[in-house]
Amino acid sequence: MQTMDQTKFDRVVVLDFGSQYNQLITRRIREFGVYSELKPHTMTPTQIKQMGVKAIIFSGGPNSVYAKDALTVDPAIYELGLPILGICYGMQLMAKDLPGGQVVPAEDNGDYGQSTMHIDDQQSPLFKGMAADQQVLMSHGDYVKQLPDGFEKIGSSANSPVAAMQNVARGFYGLQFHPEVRLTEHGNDILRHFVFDIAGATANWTMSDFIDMQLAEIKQTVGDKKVLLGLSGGVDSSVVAVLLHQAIGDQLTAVFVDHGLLRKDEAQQVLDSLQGKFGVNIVAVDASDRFLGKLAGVTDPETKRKIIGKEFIEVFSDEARKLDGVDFLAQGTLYTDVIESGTDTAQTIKSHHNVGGLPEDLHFKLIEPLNKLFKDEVRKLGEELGMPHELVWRQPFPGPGLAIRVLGAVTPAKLTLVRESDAILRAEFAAAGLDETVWQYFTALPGIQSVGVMGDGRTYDEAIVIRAVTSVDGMTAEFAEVPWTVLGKVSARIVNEVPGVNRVLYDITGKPPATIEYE
Ligand SMILES: Nc1ncnc2c1ncn2[C@@H]1O[C@H](COP(=O)(O)OP(=O)(O)OP(=O)(O)O)[C@@H](O)[C@H]1O
Ligand SMILES: O=c1[nH]c(=O)c2[nH+]cn([C@@H]3O[C@H](COP(=O)(O)O)[C@@H](O)[C@H]3O)c2[nH]1
Ligand SMILES: NC(=O)CC[C@H](N)C(=O)O
Ligand SMILES: [Mg+2]
Repeated sequence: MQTMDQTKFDRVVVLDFGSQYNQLITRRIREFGVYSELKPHTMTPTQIKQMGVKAIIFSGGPNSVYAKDALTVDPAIYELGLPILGICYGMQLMAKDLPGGQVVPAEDNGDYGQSTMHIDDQQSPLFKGMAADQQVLMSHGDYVKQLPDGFEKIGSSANSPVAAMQNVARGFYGLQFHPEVRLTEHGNDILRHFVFDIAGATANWTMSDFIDMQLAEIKQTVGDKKVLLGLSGGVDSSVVAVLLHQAIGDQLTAVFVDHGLLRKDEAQQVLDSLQGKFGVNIVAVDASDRFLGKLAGVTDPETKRKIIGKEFIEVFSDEARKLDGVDFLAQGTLYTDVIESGTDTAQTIKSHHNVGGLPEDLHFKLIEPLNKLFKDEVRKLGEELGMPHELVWRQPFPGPGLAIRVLGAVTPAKLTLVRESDAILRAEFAAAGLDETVWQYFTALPGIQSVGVMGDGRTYDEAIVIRAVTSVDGMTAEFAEVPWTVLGKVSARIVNEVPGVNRVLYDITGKPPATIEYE
């Protein structure tokens, strides 16, 4: 049976074969105004039919289609009469599944990186209106050697004889490259052609539909139980607070934890700005001693993150006991937190405290309405919910706080150096208007001591590093080109006003290869 939401707007389902980029596919399609969701490759044809989708996309994936445990689809999916776009592994899977097709490993090294695709058929519905050559991102070791029956080759590149293929009559298309990444020059146009021209979808989905879906789902999941929300004052958890309050009213209690790792005056500012707003009941907990005690002497970054994740849960559990009947813990987890913490197929980059840092025996059921979204989508959602501009555009601040900006062991004295220098940086960036354009900026203590000369005397003190980046969603970032005059002023103030610091550095690495934070 279809619910109202399922028929109210068009949708495209992306079946997940484990690519790092698979959520990007859904996100690009949502940007077109068409709802898109990532689903397991094990979805049955009946389930797909019930979802009322306009088209199916098979994502890329790390396996070879001929590997023993290769991920597959129910072949009846090909008989649904729906258009299918296979991307990379997805195209190879189609070639293997459909009669006549053949996939083989590349004789040499495969094809990784940007390359030029030549369009063989400029009349193809996927490529219409495009120049004959374009840059695409390839990332594969296997290739399609034989086209399946009824298919024709529509694109090729030096290392990929079949860079694209189609069977127009059946609405089946395959791309060996990744249209969802920016490194593919016209990737967005190709996806648009598939979604609108080939699948005939209409752009009839907006963030307000997402809100309706989430409200309905939250009500159904929670019933008459209570929910405790970890509220940090950041945009993600504040958006969740507003959503939950709309869905379940007083069954929600928000807990703000001061773990002793917050920025200067942050605890007070968060409470001033959120207490009494949005109708949400907020409990503030001072847990500084607990967190700092557990972190004492710990130097390994991942161990620090796990300790913090576990301690958060202990604090939430203590608060839940006082309330009685709390079954659910809500968090403002984003897709970035999930993928970086590692999944069944993606490697762990760092354990975000709210995902990879959670203890194994979690006694709560989780509610994470934003865990498929990226930061910029959450900001759109916040605006749609009518939340204040300053809150929606507040720069991100990681849950583990200053603990991951003091490299190695955390001590109150080191926290003071970061806290004071960060307050100076933020004041000067705001004065220069940079807080509106730089995505995230902060100081960190790398733990480098060096020689200086101050007032004719020798010093042997700490260095402070300034990190300032531009980004859209935190998945990738570039160092910000901040005017030297601003950096000079920040440096002079830090060295003069923060005792124990005699040197200030500016970080000029992007992500990748670095990450935004230091641990
Ligand atoms: N000090 C805190 N007290 C309670 N919960 C917290 C705290 N810090 C983080 N959390 C929880 O962890 C989640 C993830 O933190 P994260 O910093 O990614 O999100 P945020 O603080 O809501 O938004 P932002 O990324 O803009 O800072 C939060 O959404 C919140 O649920
Ligand atoms: O809530 C969070 N819990 C964490 O454990 C965490 N680690 C990093 N971040 C934030 O995520 C974004 C990407 O950070 P990285 O490039 O350092 O991975 C940046 O905006 C970081 O500030 C975190 N947020
Ligand atoms: N990125 C992909 O989907 C790669 C598909 C397959 N693992 C190959 O190497 O060819
Ligand atoms: Mg935060």
